[in-house]
Amino acid sequence: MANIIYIEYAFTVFPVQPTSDILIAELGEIGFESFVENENGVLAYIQKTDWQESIVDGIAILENENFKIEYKVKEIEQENWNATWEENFKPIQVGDACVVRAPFHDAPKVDYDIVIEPKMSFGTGHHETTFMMLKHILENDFTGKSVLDMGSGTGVLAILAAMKGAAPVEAIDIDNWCYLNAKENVERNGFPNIKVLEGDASLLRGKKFDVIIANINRNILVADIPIYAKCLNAGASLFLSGFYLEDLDMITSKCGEYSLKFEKNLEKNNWVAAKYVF
Ligand SMILES: C[S@@+](CC[C@H](N)C(=O)[O-])C[C@H]1O[C@@H](n2cnc3c(N)ncnc32)[C@H](O)[C@@H]1O
Repeated sequence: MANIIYIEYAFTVFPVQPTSDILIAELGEIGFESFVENENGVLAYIQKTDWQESIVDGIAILENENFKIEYKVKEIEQENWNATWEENFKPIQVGDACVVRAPFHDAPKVDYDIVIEPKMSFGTGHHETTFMMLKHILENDFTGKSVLDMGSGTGVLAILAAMKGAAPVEAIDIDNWCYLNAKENVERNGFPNIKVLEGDASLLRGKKFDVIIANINRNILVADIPIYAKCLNAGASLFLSGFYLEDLDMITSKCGEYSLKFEKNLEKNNWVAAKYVF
């Protein structure tokens, strides 16, 4: 098989956050397929066949004077790209009980050892919101509960829920690449029964769950909270993340309109993961 050629953009950004997150979101929209965050900013990768020299022209954040961004571009072969991943993708420890790691890391002695193929943009536990959602799942009882992971990315949250005894578990993502990646990851972690679907909240009609987990973003959550509420059994929990602390009151009030009561929230670097009960 011919080696795939990638183009690497090494972005140095200031301030590192939220610049890196915004940049990753914008690059993801124009075809960049993987990202490595470091202390200077972001390494972003796109296949050469999907690339053209002007590809980042017109990206909004590059034109915004509030953010300082510089970058260097170089071409690399897939073999080196994998090496870059191995160097940069460190296992993530969540509390004492859970590690999210790549297949090339040694297996740790923990109750919940989650293996994710490190070629994705979101859902390795490195991002604050994933980390906090994993923490919520660790802190709550999932035994025998039916669970929906909405905006599942790599499927990492659905996998931890299943490891904690949840069943049946469903994972939905709107993005084809995430759908395929989550399907691989649920198999890899020994949970082929997790049902992975490609789509959005329109797939939820008539379904009921004991727990819904949704780490997406403020606007999609606000639009979809009414649909999630229709899908919750009495006494169910809803975990929401993907928004900043300043949006918590607005999200809580939207949930309140649908009889969802705020129970607690976790916070990290201004990101929030909140729990509501029905
Ligand atoms: C912030 S990532 C979270 C991934 C993973 N659940 C985690 O916690 O790391 C959000 C995911 O939601 C997906 N997404 C965006 N809009 C969506 C929608 N309307 N319905 C379902 N998934 C959506 C994106 O493709 C992305 O994979």
